[in-house]
Order: sequence, then structure tokens, then C-alpha cells
Amino acid sequence: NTAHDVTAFGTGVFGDRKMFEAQAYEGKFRLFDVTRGDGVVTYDNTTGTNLDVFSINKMFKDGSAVDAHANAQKTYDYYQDTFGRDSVDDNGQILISAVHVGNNWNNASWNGRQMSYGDGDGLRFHPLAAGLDVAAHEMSHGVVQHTANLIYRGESGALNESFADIFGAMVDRDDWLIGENIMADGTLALRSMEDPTDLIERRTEAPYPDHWSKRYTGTLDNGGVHINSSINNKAAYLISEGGEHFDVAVNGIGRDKTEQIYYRALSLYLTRSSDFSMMREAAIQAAGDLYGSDSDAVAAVEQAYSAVGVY
Ligand SMILES: Cc1cc(C(=O)NCC(F)(F)F)no1
Ligand SMILES: [Zn+2]
Repeated sequence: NTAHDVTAFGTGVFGDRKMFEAQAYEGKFRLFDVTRGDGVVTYDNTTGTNLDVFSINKMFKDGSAVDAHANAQKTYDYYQDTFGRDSVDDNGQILISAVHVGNNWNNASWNGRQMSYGDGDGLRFHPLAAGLDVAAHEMSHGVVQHTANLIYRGESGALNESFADIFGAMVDRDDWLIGENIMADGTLALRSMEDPTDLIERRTEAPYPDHWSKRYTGTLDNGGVHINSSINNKAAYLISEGGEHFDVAVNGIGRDKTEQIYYRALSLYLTRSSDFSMMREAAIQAAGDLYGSDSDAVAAVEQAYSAVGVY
């Protein structure tokens, strides 16, 4: 018999009920949404061969699978509705998520083809699929890969990570934190774009940097890609929300213009080896294209990058 899409239900990691598109297939139900691009599919990695997450009825009980699926759909919709982009490749590429990956793995990843989520160890992280900003972070790595494809080390790698955080925070739009709902150890978040120094980076045991003069120059973490990303994150936050930072005042222009500027810079102007200075130029150019060369948007970009010491 043929498969057809149905509306299904489930409870997420934290017991929150949600509704989403799934598929009726051979008398059972599976987390395969055929209504978005070439599909949104979620697998349970513990069943070995990445088998579909099945349910005998329309109520799915696997919290991680439910959250990963719903969060992938939300992120697909964000790129479609905000930028007219059809999935990571703008050609409807199927969005695959695997949950229960590893053994209490305290992370999530994009491996060039799919998202993977760990269950967390319950001490540092709750299951990471429960983080909408985490899902959007990982899928955004796919978007970066199909646009500027920023080399994943040094400054270009920090930009790669920053774009994942920027769009993660734009999809999970209620704050400027990453991972705030999946921390099990009482810390505020994994990272803060609003004030990166609110959090200590575990390997360097230093606060995340909020100025280029505080950048990490060692070799850990591919040259600090998850560390120096906070410098560009702070600039993005200032462009949107404004503020005074190291005696530089920025007049914010809001999330709607900020996300358009970053998407245009990423998809039109940045290349694999772009560094922070090129990021500043690309954002100024994108803001000028979109809102005029003498606009508040261009002024905000120039001020924000000056505020974090990038010229
Ligand atoms: C190590 C390490 C990994 C990460 C990270 O950003 N993981 C992806 C996220 F989505 F879980 F945030 N930060 O430090
Ligand atoms: Zn990342």
C-alpha cells in the first residue's frame, strides 16, 4: 500500500505535547514528513541500521525523536519563510536527523549529510534534540556548507560556528542564548550572544571573548572555532539590539533586518577563506544593498564591528 502523510502527535523530552506531519506506512506510522522539500525524516540510531522511528498509532513516545523531528520542521520553515530557501541546499535536500547517537553523548553535529543528537549524560546536558536552537545550529551548518562553505578552522571556522549560532538564535527567537533549555548543570547556556563573557569556555577556562583583542590564538578546537565565534556573535547581537560596548554606541535595527543582512552576506559575499575583516565588509555591503548605503543598518554594522574591534 502507498504511504501518505498524516498529522501525528508526540511528547518531547520535557513532556511537552506537540503535533507534526508524519507518514502512515504499511499499517504503522513513521517520522517521515513528505510535505517539506524532499522530506524531513527522523531515525532512532540505537536500532542499528538507522531504522525509522515507528509507532503503531499516531502518538510517538520517543521524546528525542519527537523534538528532533519538530525542530527540523521548524527550521525548514524558517529558511523557507524568511529567505525563500528550500532546505540546506536550496533544492529541497531531505533533512535527516538521527537521535540517541553515541553513549550519553554530550553534543550534536552536522556531518555534511545529516543531523545527529546525543542523549547527554544528564549531568552536563539533557538530550540535545530538545534544543530548538541546537537543531537550527546544526541545520545552519548545512546551509553554510552549501553557500560560503567557510573552512572549519581559525577565523573562517569561527564565522562558520557564528552563523550556526546566529541562525540558531533567530529560529529560537525568544533570547540570544544557545542551549539554554538543555543544560543539566545549572549553567545559563552553552553560549550567550548577548554577553559572551557570562559564560566560561571549559577548555580554556576563560570567559568567551567579546572583543577581537581577547581572541583565542591557540590550537585547541580547530583554532577556537567554538570560542572566537562569540566575537562575531556579539557583533550580530549589537546590530540587532544595540548597546554600548567598550565605549562604542550601536543603535540596533532589530532581528528582521539583521537576519537578512547575515543571510545575504553568507550567500552572496563570503567565501571559504573569509576572515573577520571580510565579514565586516560583507555585512556592510549586504546592509547597503538591502537598506541603502547611508542607512541606519549600514551604520549599525560599522559601529557593531568597531565595538568588537574588527575593522
Ligand atoms: C565542544 C563543543 C561543541 C559545541 C557546540 O556548539 N555543539 C553544537 C550545539 F548545537 F550543541 F551547540 N560547543 O563546544
Ligand atoms: Zn557548530
